[in-house]
Amino acid sequence: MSESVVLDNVELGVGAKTFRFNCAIKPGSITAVTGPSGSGKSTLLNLIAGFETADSGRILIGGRDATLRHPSERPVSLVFQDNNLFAHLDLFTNVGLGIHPALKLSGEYRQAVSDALSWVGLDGFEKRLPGTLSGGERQRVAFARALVRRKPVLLLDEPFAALDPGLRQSMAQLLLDLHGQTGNTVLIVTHDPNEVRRLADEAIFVDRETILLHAPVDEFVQRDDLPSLAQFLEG
Ligand SMILES: Nc1ncnc2c1ncn2[C@@H]1O[C@H](COP(=O)(O)OP(=O)(O)OP(=O)(O)O)[C@@H](O)[C@H]1O
Repeated sequence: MSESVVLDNVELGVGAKTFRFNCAIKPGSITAVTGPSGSGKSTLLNLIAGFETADSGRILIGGRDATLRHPSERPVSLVFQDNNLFAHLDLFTNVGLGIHPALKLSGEYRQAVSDALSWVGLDGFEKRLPGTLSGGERQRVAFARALVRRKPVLLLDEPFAALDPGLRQSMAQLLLDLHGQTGNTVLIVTHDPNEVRRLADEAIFVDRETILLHAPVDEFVQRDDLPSLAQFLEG
């Protein structure tokens, strides 16, 4: 279940800024998206997910033109920085919404929801409300909701930023295990050079509204000709 993602001369103007993106993400790869704050990393993911619409250029997912498709029609799941759970709904329902917005959940889907909660270490949390969880636990629920969707492309926008280092590592391992099973195409925004090294096959460096470098991780971490990248790699 993996698909390529291609941004072909994509341009998007917001306020005084114009984002320009060209890239081809390999099907089944994990690509880290890094770069300074405000450079355009979330915007890149939002364009792929369809929460921003390009002014020009094309977005191809699995070879099909998705440029004008509604987010719900794209084979993509996005986990945001702030996890966007519905405060008045219990965790079972929050995760189930990833599968079926109308909540007509079959036995098989119910099992999938419980399995996803268990995957992220929240067994038996089905009836809890988001307000009763820690920030890190809420982020794990958001991750579970993305898992049950089983979409070929998984977009993660700093999914582990709020977690302590130990939990961060175990969630990163969880992502690798999941990827080993599904082989889906993953883009993950991270500010952590170690996470890039540990998780990714390839890495993208976004700087000032465009992609400055897209390279295999081995090459990426050795480049010393781009001052803003060198600064990032030094941590
Ligand atoms: N809809 C919008 N209207 C106005 N400005 C926007 C909009 N979307 C993004 N921007 C601006 O574009 C820039 C890039 O935003 P983006 O969220 O993509 O950055 P980022 O690289 O993800 O940053 P961070 O690491 O801080 O999350 C920021 O300066 C942001 O304020």
